[in-house]
Amino acid sequence: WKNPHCHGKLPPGSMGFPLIGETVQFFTPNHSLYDIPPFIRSRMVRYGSLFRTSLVGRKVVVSVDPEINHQIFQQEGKSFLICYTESFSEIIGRKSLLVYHEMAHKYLKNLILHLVGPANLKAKLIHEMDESTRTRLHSWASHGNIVDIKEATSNMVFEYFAKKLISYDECKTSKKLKDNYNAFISGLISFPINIPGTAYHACLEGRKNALKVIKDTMEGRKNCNINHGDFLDYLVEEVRKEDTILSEEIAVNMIFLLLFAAYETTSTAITLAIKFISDHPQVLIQLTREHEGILKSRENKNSEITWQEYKSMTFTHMVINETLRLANIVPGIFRKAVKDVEMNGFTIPAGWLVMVVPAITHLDPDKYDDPLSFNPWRWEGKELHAGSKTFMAFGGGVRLCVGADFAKLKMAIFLHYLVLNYRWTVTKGGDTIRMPGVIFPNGLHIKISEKQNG
Ligand code: HEM
Repeated sequence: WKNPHCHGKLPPGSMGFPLIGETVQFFTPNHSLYDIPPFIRSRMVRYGSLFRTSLVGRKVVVSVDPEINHQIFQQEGKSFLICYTESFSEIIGRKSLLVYHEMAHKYLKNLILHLVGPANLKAKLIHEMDESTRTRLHSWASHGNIVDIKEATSNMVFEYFAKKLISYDECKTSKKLKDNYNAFISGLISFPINIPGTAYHACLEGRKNALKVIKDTMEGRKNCNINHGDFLDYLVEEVRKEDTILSEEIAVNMIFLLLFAAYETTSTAITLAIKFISDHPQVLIQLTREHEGILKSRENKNSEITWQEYKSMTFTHMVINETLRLANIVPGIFRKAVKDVEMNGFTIPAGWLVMVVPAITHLDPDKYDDPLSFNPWRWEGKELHAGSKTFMAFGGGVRLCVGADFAKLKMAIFLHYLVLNYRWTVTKGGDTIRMPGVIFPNGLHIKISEKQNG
């Protein structure tokens, strides 16, 4: 156990206890949002930028070297694959986008871009997001004024996106899709022990129930000629074509994956942006100035945000990038080595997992001056719209997040109306725990009211 078989030289490190490995240490909650997880930091100091460990029953090499991370992303489909473990395939689905590579992956990703790519964002979603964001903010400010923004934004993104995907309306059904997703997410990184009572079992049950809702909706659509205008309609049409690899099963799994990938990430990002802005009044002043400037240039003050206006929100984009840099919402990006791979004089054996840790790069003082401070101005004049060796919030290479533009547009629209029309103060919560994903144990409660002359 301690010295696993390898044809070359394994990276240094400890495999921990048999089976359990170092899982307990890895999941030990960390109360500092900003710092590098102690599990990683202590091993970096001891072993260097590439070390071995064992997590949830899997042999893992952790990489905290930006050059190696870049190579790992670039070798997707050649030396490394995103589909990493049997239990993960079971969780995420054997027909998920994540298990497809090369041409099939490209084709499926293009289908998703039909919904969340720049063309549809510009033509359609920007208008819908504008309206739904205004309505939400207005209702929060008029219903007793105190809102747990983590829960509220989570519901906001979930409900909006579930509607876009399958015209699902949580209020009109007893199926409780969101509860099933929450169970699914909670057990996503857990020991693969499938017996009632375990997080893994709850995760699989959540997935099964959520898939059933999506499948039933698809069944109902197949013989129906009504146009719902959602993504499912588009996929049903695509499945009917003769020259497609898209089956009903792949389509159902795609919808399942999209909702999962979109709502916790985006709502956590919005919540953290509000937390950071609340803690940094100078940022709020400059943000407000930017959005007041946009409003001043509008002929009709009540008209919605245009694509040009969105593109002109430079400081807002800086705030978004800075939030995502510090938030490290996806704490680890996993790949599986499909063959023995040589890296920095070490061998990563075939079958092992590699974990890329974006936080190391995002909090590296050589890459970001005074890295633990929230400073949107550091992005001045820098590239704001792509993944790079030093900015991996949305991953990198061919697996770069397909929803990045959607998430950023949603955040920008939200910040626009929030700073222009509302005042808020944090009344409770805001503390965070990394498990290693970010959790708000007490939410983030704000007292929100409409500006009098807003
Ligand atoms: C702030 C919000 C978000 C963050 C931080 C985020 C982060 C990421 C990261 C780091 C990856 C790469 C994972 C890997 O390489 O293993 C990824 C992939 C992905 N994301 Fe996002 N994401 C966000 C929002 C969204 C949204 C809104 C959607 C859907 C509309 C989405 C859909 C996806 C999908 C489908 C993939 C897999 C892409 C592929 O395999 O080619 N994400 N995301």
